[in-house]
Amino acid sequence: MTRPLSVAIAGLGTVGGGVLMMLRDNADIIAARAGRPIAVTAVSARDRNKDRGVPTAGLRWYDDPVALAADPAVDVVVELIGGSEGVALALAEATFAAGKALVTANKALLAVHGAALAASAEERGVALAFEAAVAGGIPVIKALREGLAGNHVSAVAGILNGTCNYILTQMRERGREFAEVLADAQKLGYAEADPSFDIDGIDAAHKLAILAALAFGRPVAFDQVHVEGIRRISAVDIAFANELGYRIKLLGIARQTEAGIEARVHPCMVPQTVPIARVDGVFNAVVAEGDFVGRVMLQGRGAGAGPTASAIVADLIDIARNRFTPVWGASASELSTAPSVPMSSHVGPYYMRLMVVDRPGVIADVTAVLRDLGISLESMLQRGRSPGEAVPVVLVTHETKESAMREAVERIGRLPTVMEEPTLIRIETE
Ligand SMILES: NC(=O)c1ccc[n+]([C@@H]2O[C@H](COP(=O)([O-])OP(=O)(O)OC[C@H]3O[C@@H](n4cnc5c(N)ncnc54)[C@H](O)[C@@H]3O)[C@@H](O)[C@H]2O)c1
Ligand SMILES: N[C@@H](CCO)C(=O)O
Ligand code: NA
Repeated sequence: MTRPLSVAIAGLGTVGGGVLMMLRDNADIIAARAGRPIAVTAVSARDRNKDRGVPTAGLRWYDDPVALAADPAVDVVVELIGGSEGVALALAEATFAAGKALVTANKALLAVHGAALAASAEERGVALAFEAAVAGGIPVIKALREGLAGNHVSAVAGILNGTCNYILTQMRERGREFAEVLADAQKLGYAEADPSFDIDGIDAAHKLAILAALAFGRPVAFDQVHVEGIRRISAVDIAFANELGYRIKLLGIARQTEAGIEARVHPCMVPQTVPIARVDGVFNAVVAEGDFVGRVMLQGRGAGAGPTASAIVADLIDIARNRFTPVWGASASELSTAPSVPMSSHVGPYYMRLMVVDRPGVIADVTAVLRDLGISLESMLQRGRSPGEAVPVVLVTHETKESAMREAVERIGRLPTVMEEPTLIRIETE
């Protein structure tokens, strides 16, 4: 057998520990599939003495993770520290400068610096592999980039954040409010170190930016993704969604339209009957639409030590076999330059929930705003009766342009009988 692939791991937390364990427990099958053993030889983390359930004695220890790149006995660096800046970025740059391959689970790094890092990897002819960065253990990078390579992909969408999906599922199943469920998700260890990355949609947007780049063959463009999180979803919206035949999901959606590429992360109402509506709890799912293949859906675990290690190890096996595709599927000169479409030109049906004072004439004021803006109503719901107090009223529109809907929210929010800023949830019918 050829000489082992020598791997350095930077970061021995949840994912790093999982990778060590998988490489140890499944060493035989991994060596067979890689054509040679894969051996971790050097590591770096903050706490040298922490018990990780896997021995690290005998591995070269570096206090400075960036120094791993220069270790002459290391072939591949695995970055499992996290963060788009600082040490993770410095390590990625040092790894390419040393002419070595990089494997990372760091979606923030790729979303923000992916275009430059990919160019740098390509220039040196080394791999930049990141299956773990999107939807953890689900092999979605490989599926989109290699499995669907012959298709024109028109859309890719998914449940890309397990924490949000867990929170929304718990809110629906238990009728609980957002803040209580978030505390549980943090205890379970699914939430990112900064929970706002999860609940404000940023983590999902990082992942969507990567998926959109792969689906449409263009450099990653995180700053073009429209992002909204789930903080404003309340138990009352979940109950109304149920009544209307929908589930509320935080989706990342990227679509090729005539005007360019639309990329957005926000809470959506999806019909209860579509498969993605039934992906619950911490599970992730990705749906892609190709011109020859039709619709493909992948579902599985997007986080956790085991699933994430599974993706990292698959990347290491590809590198051991010397199998690699250009980062965004085609070399830099072949990438698409399709423009991004701003969110203001999005068109679709909307759900708007108002808290209004329960007295005659209030709805007439609201519908006057909609009339003035040319917004057509499909239905309206009001539940409960408490004269003089705030009650929820839900309006569902026909296809409407986002810019008109935003204006409606502004104007309706200013009506003296409307007690709080209206909640807007886009309805996805496909
Ligand atoms: N946890 C998951 O389920 C999951 C899933 C997919 C992707 N990811 C990504 O994987 C990466 C790692 O996540 P994690 O959950 O394992 O994080 P973690 O916090 O559990 O581990 C981070 C590790 O990095 C080390 N570290 C931090 N700063 C360092 C420094 N300056 N020098 C050396 N070591 C340093 C810490 O000591 C720790 O060992 C992140 O990019 C994350 O977004 C995680
Ligand atoms: N915090 C992420 C997991 C890592 O990608 C999630 O909740 O899905
Ligand atoms: Na993946």
